[in-house]
Amino acid sequence: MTAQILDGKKLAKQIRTELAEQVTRFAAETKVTPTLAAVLVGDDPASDVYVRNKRRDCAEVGIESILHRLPAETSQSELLSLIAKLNIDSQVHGILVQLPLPKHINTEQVLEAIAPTKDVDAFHPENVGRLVQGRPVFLPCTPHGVVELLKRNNIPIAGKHVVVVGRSDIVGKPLSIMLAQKGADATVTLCHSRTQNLPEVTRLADILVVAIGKPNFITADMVRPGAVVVDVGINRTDAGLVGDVDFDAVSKVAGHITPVPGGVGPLTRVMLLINTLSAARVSSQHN
Ligand SMILES: Nc1nc2c(c(=O)[nH]1)N[C@@H](CN(C=O)c1ccc(C(=O)N[C@@H](CCC(=O)O)C(=O)O)cc1)CN2
Repeated sequence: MTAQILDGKKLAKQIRTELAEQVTRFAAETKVTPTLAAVLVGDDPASDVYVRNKRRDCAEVGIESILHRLPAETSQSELLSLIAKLNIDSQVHGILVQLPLPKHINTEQVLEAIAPTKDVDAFHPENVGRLVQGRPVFLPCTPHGVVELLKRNNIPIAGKHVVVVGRSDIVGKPLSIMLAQKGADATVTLCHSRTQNLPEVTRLADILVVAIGKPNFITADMVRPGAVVVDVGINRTDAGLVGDVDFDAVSKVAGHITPVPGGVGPLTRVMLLINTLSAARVSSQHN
């Protein structure tokens, strides 16, 4: 068996085309250009690439983006005061603080300082709480990207057993919640570093989602033949960019598989655009 590739790059392009039309219509109706403020602290090369790509995506669909690049030595209070300014700036609809932040910065405090109505990453505790209660304003970008990738490829989720490997605040935890909600209706198992007999559990998955940041961790023997395998990992190795799944081996067993690069990553970026447009819509309804 050779798995069918779930092409995130192509799908992201298609969604950006749809979004560009929606942004044009919104701007014509409201005379407002949706605007994203991107905050980049320090000089992490990967973060630099991600923010550049996010800004390029914004430009492609007609969203304005403003970059606030701060030196690595920026203090907690300097960063908090920039966020406070962005919170009350009526020209800014979405605020993105690129992670990871330098070690001396308290990330939780920074994310909590972002106004929930401008929190286009959906990391603020209020937005996490809303997600858990099934009444989200914004959906977190990577989990939303995973769900959209499955839906738009006509992969059924309801009633399926989804095994999520990795319990991060950004991916594993929110994704498990989204998939178990009414409407998605999956049965979800959330695995982590202390899970016993992991291969036995992953082999039960109809859909296996992996987000642990360990290159080629998921091997062919951990996958049920015909399963859908979604690789959220992005690991920079001597052999280049690889996911958490041993792609060559697992694609011989799985029914569907996402590549790295070109799988979930491009959809993460597209979901940020969707949230920024949605933040601008909410703001224009209140003004
Ligand atoms: N504020 C945030 N910080 C971080 C997030 C996030 O969602 N919000 N997630 C990750 C990084 N990330 C988004 O910022 C991200 C990572 C990778 C990609 C992507 O498009 N990957 C490409 C490969 C790109 C490359 O060459 O490195 C792919 O998979 O095809 C998009 C977004 C941590 N920080």
